Amino acid sequence: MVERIEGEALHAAVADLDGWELRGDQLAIERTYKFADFVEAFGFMTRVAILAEKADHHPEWFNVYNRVEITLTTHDAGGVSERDVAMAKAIAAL
Ligand SMILES: C[C@H](O)[C@H](O)[C@H]1CNC2=NC(N)=NC(=O)C2=N1
Repeated sequence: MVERIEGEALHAAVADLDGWELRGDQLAIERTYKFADFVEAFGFMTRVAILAEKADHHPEWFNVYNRVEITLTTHDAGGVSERDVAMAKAIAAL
C-alpha cells in the first residue's frame, strides 16, 4: 500500500519538481510538455510509456499535435504519492 502525501510535505515535494504543479484539488500533479511537432511529442510519449510499464505506474495524459499534458496520481492511494514524485523525476531525466 502506498501512502498519500498531503499538506506541507506535498507542497514541498511539488516545489522540488521543476515545472510540475499541484492540481486544484491537491490530488494530482500536472505538467504540460510542448514539442516541435507530433513526431517529437509521440516519441516522448513512447519513452514515458516504457518507464510507466517498468514502474507499473501509469500517467493520465492528453495529446494534441505537439502538446502533451500529463497528470500523475496514485489511484491506490487516492492522491499523490512518492510513486508520482518518482515518475515525475524519471520523466524529467529522459
Ligand atoms: C494492479 C496494478 O499494480 C495497479 O493497478 C497499478 C497500475 N498503475 C497505476 N498507475 C497509477 N497512476 N496509479 C496506480 O495506483 C496504479 N496502480
